[in-house]
Amino acid sequence: MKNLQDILYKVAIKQVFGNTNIEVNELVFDSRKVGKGDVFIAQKGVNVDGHLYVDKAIALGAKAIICEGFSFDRKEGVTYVRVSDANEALAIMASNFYENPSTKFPIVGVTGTNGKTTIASLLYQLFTKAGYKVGLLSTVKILVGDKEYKATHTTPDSVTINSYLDMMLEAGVEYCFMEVSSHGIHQKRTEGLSFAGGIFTNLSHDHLDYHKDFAEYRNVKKKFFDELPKSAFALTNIDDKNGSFMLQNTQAKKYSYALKTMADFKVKILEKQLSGTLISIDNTEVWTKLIGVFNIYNLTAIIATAELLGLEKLEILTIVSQLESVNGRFEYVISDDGVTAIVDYAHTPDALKNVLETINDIRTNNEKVITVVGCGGDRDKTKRPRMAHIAAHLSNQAIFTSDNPRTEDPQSILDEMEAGISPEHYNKTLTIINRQQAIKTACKLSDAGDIILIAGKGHESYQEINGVRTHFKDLEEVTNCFNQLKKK
Ligand SMILES: CC(=O)N[C@H]1[C@@H](OP(=O)(O)OP(=O)(O)OC[C@H]2O[C@@H](n3ccc(=O)[nH]c3=O)[C@H](O)[C@@H]2O)O[C@H](CO)[C@@H](O)[C@@H]1O[C@H](C)C(=O)N[C@@H](C)C(=O)N[C@H](CCC(=O)O)C(=O)O
Ligand SMILES: Nc1ncnc2c1ncn2[C@@H]1O[C@H](COP(=O)(O)OP(=O)(O)OP(=O)(O)O)[C@@H](O)[C@H]1O
Ligand SMILES: N[C@H](CCC[C@H](N)C(=O)O)C(=O)O
Ligand SMILES: [Mg+2]
Repeated sequence: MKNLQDILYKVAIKQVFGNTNIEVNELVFDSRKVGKGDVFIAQKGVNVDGHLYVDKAIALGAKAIICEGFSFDRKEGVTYVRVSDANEALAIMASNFYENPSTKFPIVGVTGTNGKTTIASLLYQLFTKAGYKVGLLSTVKILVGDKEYKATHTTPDSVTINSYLDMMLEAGVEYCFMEVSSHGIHQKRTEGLSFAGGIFTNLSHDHLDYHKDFAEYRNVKKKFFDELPKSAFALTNIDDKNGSFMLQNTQAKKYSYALKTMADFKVKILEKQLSGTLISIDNTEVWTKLIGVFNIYNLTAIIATAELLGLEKLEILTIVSQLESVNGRFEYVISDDGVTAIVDYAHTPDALKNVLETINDIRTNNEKVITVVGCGGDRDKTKRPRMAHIAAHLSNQAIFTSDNPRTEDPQSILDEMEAGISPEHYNKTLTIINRQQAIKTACKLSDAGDIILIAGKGHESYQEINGVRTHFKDLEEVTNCFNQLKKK
C-alpha cells in the first residue's frame, strides 16, 4: 500500500476530483489486470484508447483513475486525476512507487538502430567478470545478478522497468545496463529514470511503420540524450553520420568513440578472421572472439563505457579478450562436411548488409554464400524490398522465407520482398514460404567450405503465425539438417 499523493509527486496535474490522500495497491494500465484498491492509468494506445476501459477498471476495484480527459461519467468514491500526458504520468508514478530505484545505483542506457543488445549484454558480462553484481534489461532476457527472467520487450513498460530496478537493488546489484528502444522513448517508458550514462550506437532504417518518417525516428532517439542529467555521460559513435547530432542538446558530459574519425576512444582493426579479430587500442593489442567491423564498434563502446564508469584500463582489456559472443548474434556451427552456418539477428537492411559484408570479408571466394532471410509481419514494410535486394546482391544464393508473419499473409510479405530484387540477381533467388524447408534447402544446396547465413531471428525460439507462437530455433533447425544430411 502506498499513498497516492506521494506517488503523484512531480506529475503535472491538470485537475483532481476526489481525495488523493488515500492508500492504493498497484499501478495498472491494463483494465484486465486491475485488482481491488489499484490505480488505473488510462493510456491512448496504438490500437485502442484505454479511457474506454475506465468503468471496467472501477468495476474490478480501481479506486483511483489517472486520465487525460473525461469521456465517461465520474463515480462517487473514486479519485480522478487528469494529466496532460498519461504515459509520462505513469512513468513518473512508477519511479515514485518504487522509491526511485534508478537514483540509487548507476544505470546505463543503450540506444540506436543496431547493437543495443550486443553492447548491453557484453557490458553485463564484462562487469560480472570484473567481480560486480550486475543487472540487464535486454531484448533477449532480463538478468538480476545471475537470476534470469523472460523479456517481452526490448524496453519494458515503466512499471516493469522500475519493479526490476527495485529487485536489483534488493539483490545488491551494483550496475544495470539496459536497452532503450525508440518505441520505449516515444511511449515514455524510460521517462523519469535517472541514467548514469547513455550510449548511441548508430542510426539506420527501421520502424518506419511506427514513426512518421526518418527525421521523427532520429528525433525520438535524440530525446533520450536531451533528457540525460548533467551528471551523466553521453557516449556517441562519431563515425555514424547522426553521432554528433544525438548529443547536440544534451547537458551530459560528451564523449565519442570511433574506428575512423578522431575520437576520445579509438580502436584500430589489425586482423580479421572467422575465429575473431585482433584490435589495437592506445597501442595495446587485444584479441577478441567478436567478428565483424560492426562488432568492433560495439566493443569500442563497451571499453569506453567501462572506463567512464571507473574500471582500470588493463583490467578492461584483459576481460575484453575473454568476452563471449551474444546468443543469436553471429553464432555459428560447422557441419562434419565443412559447411559453416551462421545464425544472426540481422533484421534491418543495415544489419543484413553489415553481416554479409563481414562474411564476404573473411571468405576466400572459392565457396558459396547462401542467405536464408525473411521479414517480420506487422512491422515496417519498407524494409522488405531493401533486405531482399541486399541478400541477393551480396550472396551467391538467396532464399526468401517467413520471419514471424504475425497477422499478415506470409506470401504477400514475400511478394513485397521479391519486388526489391534487381533483374540481374533474379536467377540466384528462391522463395520458400516454410522456414524449416528453406533452411533444409540451403543445407542441401551447400558443399564443403560453403557458408550459410540464416538471418533475422537470432536468439528467437518461436515462429509467430496468425498470433500463434510455435517453437522454432534457427540454430536447432540447421544443426538437425546437418545431422540428417550426414546420415544419408
Ligand atoms: C506498438 C507498441 O509499441 N505497442 C505497445 C503499446 O500497446 P498499444 O498502444 O497497442 O496498446 P493498445 O492495445 O492500443 O491499448 C491501449 C491501452 O489500453 C489498455 N487496455 C487495452 C485493452 C483492454 O481491454 N484494457 C485496457 O486497459 C492497454 O493496456 C493500453 O494501456 O503499449 C503496450 C503496453 O505498454 C505494449 O505492450 C505494446 O507493445 C507491443 C506488444 C509491441 O509489439 N511493441 C513492439 C513494437 C515494441 O515496443 N518494440 C520495441 C523494440 C523495437 C526494437 O527492438 O527495435 C520494444 O521496446 O520492445
Ligand atoms: N554496431 C552495429 N552496427 C550495425 N549492425 C549491428 C551492430 N551490432 C549488431 N549489428 C547487427 O544487428 C543485429 C542485431 O544486433 P543487436 O541485437 O545487438 O541489436 P539491437 O539494437 O538490440 O536490436 P533490437 O532493435 O531488435 O533490439 C546483429 O545480429 C547484427 O547483425
Ligand atoms: N525488435 C524488433 C525485432 C524484429 C525481429 C524479427 N525477427 C521480427 O520478428 O520482425 C521488432 O520488434 O521489430
Ligand atoms: Mg535488442
